[in-house]
Amino acid sequence: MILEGLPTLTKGHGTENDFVIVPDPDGALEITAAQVAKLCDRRAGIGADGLLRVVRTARFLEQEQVPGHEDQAADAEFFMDYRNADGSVAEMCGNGVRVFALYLRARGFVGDATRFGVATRGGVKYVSLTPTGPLSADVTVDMGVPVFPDTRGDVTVEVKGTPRPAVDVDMGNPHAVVFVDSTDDAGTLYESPVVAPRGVYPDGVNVEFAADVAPRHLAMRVHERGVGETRSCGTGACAVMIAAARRDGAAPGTAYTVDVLGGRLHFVERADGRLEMTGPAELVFDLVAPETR
Ligand SMILES: N[C@@H](CCC[C@H](N)C(=O)O)C(=O)O
Repeated sequence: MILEGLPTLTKGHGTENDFVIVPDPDGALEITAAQVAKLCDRRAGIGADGLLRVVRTARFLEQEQVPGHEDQAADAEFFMDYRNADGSVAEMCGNGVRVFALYLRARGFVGDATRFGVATRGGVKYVSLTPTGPLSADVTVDMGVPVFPDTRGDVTVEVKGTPRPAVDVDMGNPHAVVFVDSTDDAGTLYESPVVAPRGVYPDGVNVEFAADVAPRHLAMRVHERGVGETRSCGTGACAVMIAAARRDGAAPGTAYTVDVLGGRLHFVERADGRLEMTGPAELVFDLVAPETR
């Protein structure tokens, strides 16, 4: 049984990017990639785009190295151990951080704090929560400074069979953003989009198809590494926003809105180059293992 040996799990989502949340403050669980894939399976499991394990940062860092981010325990008591639905590990998850923060607050892990740090493989992310209900909140996250790596040369993504130039953005995890006339141009997204040159992202990439809706307002669809098409991707929406802001020559402080299939996210690039993302988070149900007797 997939829940055997696991604590009470919770299902949550942020703009319909959905997660299974596993509380493991003392780092006692070893959750394999196969278990993650089973839990996230929408027919044979609970169903989710990813899994968020809640573990004390100090404990996590005893168990796993996070190069470049070894000193997070002082700024964030809890670490978001994020896994994609196929069991693979990713550096960051923007929607996941909002849901994780809400979970910490709703389950008493951070007392009544509304501003705190969350440790991730992509560094500490600072969050600010505004409750909108007992199990929901709007959450603003300091997503850090987006990076345009400039090391991959000219990247293209195929749109309706034709390679189109893409913008390479690193939000802790990799993104290729391609501008299209309509998000319908992305097609069915049953398969991974064709990205070139072949092998340019040796660890895979998230691909965003972004279309203008109005000035400083875009819509996007995304094919996520390790998942497939999802209804939202927070880091992907950050990548779309910053690619559009650079294209538009927007001054810092300019607000952007990005519509995803599952809702709406809001962005501002601060004067220091850090990106703030605001969006909803909601916890929807708990799961306990059924009695076997
Ligand atoms: N949905 C997430 C991104 C999750 C990780 C991604 N699939 C990857 O492998 O990099 C988000 O909201 O940012």
